Amino acid sequence: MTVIPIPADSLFGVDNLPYGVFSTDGTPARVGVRVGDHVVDLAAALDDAVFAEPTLNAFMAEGRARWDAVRARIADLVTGDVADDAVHAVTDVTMHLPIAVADYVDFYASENHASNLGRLFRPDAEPLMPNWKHLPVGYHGRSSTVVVSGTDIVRPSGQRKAPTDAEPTFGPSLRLDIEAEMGFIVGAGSPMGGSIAPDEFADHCFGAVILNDWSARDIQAWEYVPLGPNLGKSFATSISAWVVPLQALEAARVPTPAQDPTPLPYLRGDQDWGLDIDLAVEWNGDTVTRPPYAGMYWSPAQMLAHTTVNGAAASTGDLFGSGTISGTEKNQRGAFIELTWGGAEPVDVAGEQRTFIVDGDEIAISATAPGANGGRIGFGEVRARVLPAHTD
Ligand SMILES: O=C(O)/C=C/C(=O)CC(=O)CC(=O)O
Ligand SMILES: [Ca+2]
Ligand SMILES: [Mg+2]
Repeated sequence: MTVIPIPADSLFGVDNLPYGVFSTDGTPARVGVRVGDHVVDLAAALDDAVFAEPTLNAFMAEGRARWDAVRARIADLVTGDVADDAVHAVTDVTMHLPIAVADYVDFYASENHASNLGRLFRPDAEPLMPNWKHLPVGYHGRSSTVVVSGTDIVRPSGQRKAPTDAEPTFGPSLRLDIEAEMGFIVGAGSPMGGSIAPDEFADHCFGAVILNDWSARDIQAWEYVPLGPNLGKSFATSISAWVVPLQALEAARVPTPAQDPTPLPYLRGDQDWGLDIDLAVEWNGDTVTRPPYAGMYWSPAQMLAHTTVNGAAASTGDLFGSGTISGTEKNQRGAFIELTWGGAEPVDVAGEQRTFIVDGDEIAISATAPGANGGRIGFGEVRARVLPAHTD
């Protein structure tokens, strides 16, 4: 038997207990929970087949009462003796995509980001579109190209046409960018014809991850009118390996900014809280920006309510992105197109001047939040290296 050491300043104390899917050499992928610098094999420790699954979906589908019961049981378990063969050093495991992603929707919930992108993409129009303060604007993304942290990203090729070009050309994106976001995962769904009111959010949302919505700005700028982003973002979306349960984020709840005009009733509820999550973006090891989630205009509960108000089903494994997180300050902008103002203001990255991403660059987004025990809890990171475009 083993007592798992939990350093006092660990971001993975008993107030966190994030779930992930891991394997060790030659063994099947299964569900684990992170405690300090260790991973506890839940299939072995709890002797429950739902954790022998290669994704969290079966467990997530069981619903809030089971999530609460299992979390309480894990907290008991890991503060006592755990069977040796159920405990692995985090450095000895391979992490896998934690969920089978059902639908993926990405929102646009940061007023700072939406205003900045409006200025950059539509310099002759008002920065915010007239609908922006009335509904959480979003677009449907591509669930089959959601990948876990550590997966290399191949630079996409596509059509692009600068305003000064006479005709579009085809080739590798010249303006490859990131978007630092949080992703929220639906555990218990709702049927077609139903809807999820803001106050029902916690019965449906299982937890949160860090999300990088890779964006090819040149492909996007040419294709997106009037239907929104398609190939400029569908080539890859990265998420972190650890899913922080919604219960662990209770200490991080903060009011959302005042919403003016008052949203329609279906977007109002007592659970319209935001979350005090601090992100940090490393570019080749240099921290270049620190986006604060706390200032996001639209709450996660409002985004899920909006997604389902028309009777669209919600499914176990649905992923919805918050949208790029940008604060009011330049060093809080969550995308490089904003940080470098469309490439006009390069930033120093490990001694080199950068605007957009160069092949071989490595991007890592990390995040922490206040935990229930007075310290902080961590989401880990979403990290990836960018490889050159395919040439064939
Ligand atoms: O304003 C635009 O035309 C484009 C905005 C984005 O590319 C951002 C997007 O994907 C939504 C977000 O992350 O906030
Ligand atoms: Ca996005
Ligand atoms: Mg802690």
